Amino acid sequence: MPLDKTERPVRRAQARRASGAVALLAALVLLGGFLPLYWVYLLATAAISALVARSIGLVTNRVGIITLCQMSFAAIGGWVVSWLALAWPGAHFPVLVLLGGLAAGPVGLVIGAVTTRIRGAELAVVTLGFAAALDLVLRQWGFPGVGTGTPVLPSAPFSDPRWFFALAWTLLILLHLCLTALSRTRLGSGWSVLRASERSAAALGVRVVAAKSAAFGAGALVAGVAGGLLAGQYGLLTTAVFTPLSSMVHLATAVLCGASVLGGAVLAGLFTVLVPEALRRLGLPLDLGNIIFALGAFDVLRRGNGGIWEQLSAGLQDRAFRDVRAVCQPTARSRGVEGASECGAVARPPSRPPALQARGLGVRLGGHRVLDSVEVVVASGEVHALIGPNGAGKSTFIDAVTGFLPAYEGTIRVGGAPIDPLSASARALGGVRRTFQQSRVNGSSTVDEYLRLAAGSRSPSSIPLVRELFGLPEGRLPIRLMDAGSRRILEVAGALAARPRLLLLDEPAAGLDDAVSRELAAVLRGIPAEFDCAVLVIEHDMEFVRAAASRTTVLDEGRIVGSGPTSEILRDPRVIAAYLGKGGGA
Ligand SMILES: Nc1ncnc2c1ncn2[C@@H]1O[C@H](COP(=O)(O)OP(=O)(O)OP(=O)(O)O)[C@@H](O)[C@H]1O
Repeated sequence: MPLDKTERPVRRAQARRASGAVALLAALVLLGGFLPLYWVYLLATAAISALVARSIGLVTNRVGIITLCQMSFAAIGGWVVSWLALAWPGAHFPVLVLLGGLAAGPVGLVIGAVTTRIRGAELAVVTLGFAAALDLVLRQWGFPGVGTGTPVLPSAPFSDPRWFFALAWTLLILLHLCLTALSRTRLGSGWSVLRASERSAAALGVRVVAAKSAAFGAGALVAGVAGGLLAGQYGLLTTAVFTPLSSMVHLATAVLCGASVLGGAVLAGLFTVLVPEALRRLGLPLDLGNIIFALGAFDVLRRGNGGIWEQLSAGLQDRAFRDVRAVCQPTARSRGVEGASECGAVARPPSRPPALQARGLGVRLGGHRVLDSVEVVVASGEVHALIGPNGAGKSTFIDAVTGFLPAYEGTIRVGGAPIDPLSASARALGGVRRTFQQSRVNGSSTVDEYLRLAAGSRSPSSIPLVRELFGLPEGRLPIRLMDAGSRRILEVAGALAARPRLLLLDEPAAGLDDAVSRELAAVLRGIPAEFDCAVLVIEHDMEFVRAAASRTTVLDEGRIVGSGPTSEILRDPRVIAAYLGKGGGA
């Protein structure tokens, strides 16, 4: 199948990265052939620690979940390899190690699935609880072979330390490539958005439970492989290697080094091994290393801009884009959409059901009635504005329609079909897309990565269309280099790239200068004709509303006070009293 223009540079970058990883591996294997055996042993341990760091880099650095049980997954891998080595003498060691990883993966999946409603510090405590419980169980059971003094003996040639070294680094690089490939799938590309905001992820159609569970599962598999390698390296395992405390030390090192990327994971592996080695040679207490890692990780978390390697690559990226345009310049003329219709309505067959129909919508939040028997109808092919003073309930209305409220009264139909039982991500996948008042796009993604995730696999062809319409900057630009207004426009472009049936925009023009705001209004007015999609837009700027919307509904204190053609509504004395009279920003 021919690749579209946005895919080609991505494939080229992937190929470059994969060949870089293979070249690194070849260099390491050569190095292992020449180094003294003591250093070969240390560097094999560094590769195993790098695997643990990479697994934490996925769950914590990438998805934003603090995990304190990664060494417990390693313990599961180590236990399974020790048991299999006894039960299946002569089995190929790499096969045993992979089986150790495959045993740990499902445990991670289950932990991810049962903890999806728990967040932040509470989730970290749950993972610590799991680590403590497994530690107790392992102390009781012990590792297979320890009782009888039968060590795990890796099969030839991996019984040779140099071959073992090569195996450890090969597995690190192969698993890194697998994680990179996984992060490009629909499931994995949601990981970085989850870190920025679960609400944004759900609004893009990311299935939050599945994405979080998959991250835990993949991380556990990688840590399980590390545990299996430790079984081969030590021969007999003890619980002291896998304590909750050692999970915390690995977490600190992974966060400090920026282990969401291979370079950061390798750095973390090297730190874990070389810092204690240096302290030992200097005659200093080994615990000093852990204190340094913990303080460094604390500083990284406090500043929130990534670990050492992540900052390094972000700095290089920012320098490369120093002179590149980083703002969005929507222009309706680019596709002639400004002439779609003076009033924004597109002629439709009369039989077509409304794009949105909210009947008797009531919402109570914190004991306060925020929406009361609200009725809103948005015809198909229409741009409809929802206006009202601050606190009128406009954003709450969008939250209800897009499935972001735990409960509401009344019914909501989209294209004539009720959507009330559907979750936020199911509504997004069904064609109901939204943007937020405060943009929560992940700044480390590039413009193209965000558009591909937002568009989904069903409509990648719409990406060039929205790119042109909204005047988006160069696709490889990291989003953190864009200002708040441009990020909001990018969110609108992403939502539209999914070719929704209904698009709900929460103050898309906030903070834009007048000229950009006017162009954006003209672009919105043309969306129904261009994309066969109805739009509901919240806005406080009445010039924008006049230019973009054919019909307008006014909310005040959770009740509808008027609805009709925009020009009439903005002249209605009741509306002027309820909204414009209160200094609503006309
Ligand atoms: N989680 C919540 N708990 C309690 N009250 C809430 C909650 N969320 C919103 N509210 C209240 O609901 C009311 C409506 O809020 P909403 O954000 O929908 O208004 P809005 O019309 O969008 O305002 P603005 O134009 O300022 O964005 C406000 O009084 C707000 O304080």
